[in-house]
Amino acid sequence: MYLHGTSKINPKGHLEIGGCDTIELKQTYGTPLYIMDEALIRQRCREYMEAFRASGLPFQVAYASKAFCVMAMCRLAEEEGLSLDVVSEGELYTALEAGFPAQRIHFHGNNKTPEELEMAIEANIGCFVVDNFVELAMLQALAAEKGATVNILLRVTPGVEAHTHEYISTGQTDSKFGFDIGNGSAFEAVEQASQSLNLRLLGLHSHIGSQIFEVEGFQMAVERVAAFSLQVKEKLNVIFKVINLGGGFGIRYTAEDAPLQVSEYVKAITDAVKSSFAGAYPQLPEIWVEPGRSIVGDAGTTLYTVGTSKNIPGVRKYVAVDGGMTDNPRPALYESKYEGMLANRALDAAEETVSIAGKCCESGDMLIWDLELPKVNSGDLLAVSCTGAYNYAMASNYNRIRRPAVVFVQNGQSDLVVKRETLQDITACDVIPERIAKQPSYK
Ligand SMILES: Cc1ncc(COP(=O)(O)O)c(C=O)c1O
Ligand SMILES: N[C@@H](CCCC[NH3+])C(=O)O
Repeated sequence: MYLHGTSKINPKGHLEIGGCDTIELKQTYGTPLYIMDEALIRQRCREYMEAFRASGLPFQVAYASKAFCVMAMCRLAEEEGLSLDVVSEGELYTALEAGFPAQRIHFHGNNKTPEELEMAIEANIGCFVVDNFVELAMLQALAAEKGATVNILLRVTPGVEAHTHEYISTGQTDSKFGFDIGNGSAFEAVEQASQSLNLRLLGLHSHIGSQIFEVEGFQMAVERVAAFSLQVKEKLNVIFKVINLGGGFGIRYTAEDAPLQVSEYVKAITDAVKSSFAGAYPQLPEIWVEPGRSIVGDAGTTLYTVGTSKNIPGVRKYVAVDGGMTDNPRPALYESKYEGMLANRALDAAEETVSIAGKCCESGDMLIWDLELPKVNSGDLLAVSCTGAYNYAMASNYNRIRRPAVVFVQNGQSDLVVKRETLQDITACDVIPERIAKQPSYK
């Protein structure tokens, strides 16, 4: 397993993260446990901030909280000077409860409810990323009703659909997100928005996908957004102050992944903005980005305890851990690959190839196929790296399995940031209707 950030093998042969021995973390918090390397999260935040400062352009780096949204993470993003992207009342509530400055919050989503829009207007957030005509009209009406004027960006689909290893320059009309540039709806949206009295149109937003390794897709998106911006300037005399280029910067999960440095992504984008807008715009627009995965992904490690195993001679050996698709649905959803190691016997030589299964009643509940490990025993500790993004965030209670705790580790100190769910939490929202509760078998 590749050792990210502060992860290392200590002299006892144990995996150590943030100066904390994972054996001790298991004793204190139990497993499964999400361990977040705080220094690495901060380092990633700083890499973004420094790369943008170096570009000389005005900017905002908004952490895409969907990747991992808990109050401690909101605080950390705030401390590092980032803004915050939220996509639901739940994420907005988390941010506000954590004391995140509302003016640095951007609200995304393709189906924000009237209640969500009202909550965000009342909180006086910094910007709404408007996705469609229904929302545009609704936001104008709600803002007018409250006597507010709100900042907006229009989400556009620039006709660049980026995949991990390829991009296709067409087909974006068929996307649930945003106003299409190609079919004229983006232009119409700019016209409408710029005439809406309670909306202050700051600019455009474009997000081309996630876990992207090549810069060409981002550059192409900048070029198309710039060409559209120039068209808008000529025809409507509207000049955008802000161009938001979304997130999507890829990270290393396994040796198959070859991400660029944060500084390389940022340079490619800012250079593209400089060359695409130069001359045509009175001053270069402010550039916003929304990285999620690349801020928290490689800072996360999940620690499991090995339970049962099943050997099928000549076929494979399954080794089951005390978590699985409930704490990491990505292998089941996307066939994502992960690396793992025995955290309690990190120096032992590999002896067998095993496949790591979860504990759910699903054949697809597999975390890692064909992992080389020392001879595995019940009670061993398995660490899976790079689980910081879209793991806790997408965790579920399937099979009524409790969601794990999350700890931040740094400088030899561990701090709980999310408590492990209790059995009482599992039934907390259940209600037994009176007529059923009356039946004699009920306690
Ligand atoms: C609009 C928007 N912004 C930002 C992100 C964050 O993307 P990532 O975690 O790949 O950086 C996403 C998710 O893909 C998104 O949909
Ligand atoms: N949840 C996805 C990424 C979606 C990003 C949000 N638009 C993942 O785990 O990779």
